[in-house]
Amino acid sequence: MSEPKTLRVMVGLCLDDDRILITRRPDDTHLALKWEFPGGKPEGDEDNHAALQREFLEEVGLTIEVGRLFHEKVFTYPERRVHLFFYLVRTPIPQALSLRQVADAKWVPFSALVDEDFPPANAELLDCLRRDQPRFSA
Ligand SMILES: Nc1nc2c([nH]c(=O)n2[C@@H]2O[C@H](COP(=O)(O)OP(=O)(O)OP(=O)(O)O)[C@@H](O)[C@H]2O)c(=O)[nH]1
Repeated sequence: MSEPKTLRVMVGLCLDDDRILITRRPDDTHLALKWEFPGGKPEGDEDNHAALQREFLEEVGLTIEVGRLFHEKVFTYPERRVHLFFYLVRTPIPQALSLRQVADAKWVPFSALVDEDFPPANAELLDCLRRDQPRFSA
């Protein structure tokens, strides 16, 4: 059997002091209703940063600044394989959330991330976030 194609997915860890933004997947998709971090696949010839900036605008209505790559993970689900690129991001000025394409969104303290139901591909990242609460840096 041929190997599944690997989807490149840009994910933003949007930091606000000791809080981080999480979104909930719609109920009609892969991994329905799991909590995750905003992001998605690049379109056309978009680079990683442009894809992340577009996804944040589309999903939560935020204009973001993209910082350093914090973590990478390749993970194989039964139906697809993903290469996740987790970037640190922040909003340069305070902005209200405006939700589209997501079931819900909320800012949670780092200490409360353990209470949420994330996809299995995020487990290693969550360990890293617990060990080393990052601060935004470009
Ligand atoms: N944005 C985001 N995606 C994640 C995370 N963790 C994780 O496994 N993923 C996976 O990465 C993929 C992101 O794809 P996507 O959001 O662009 O696409 P989708 O599944 O909603 O729709 P699609 O059917 O068009 O692929 C999904 O398979 C999603 O489950 C995460 O923290 N954030």
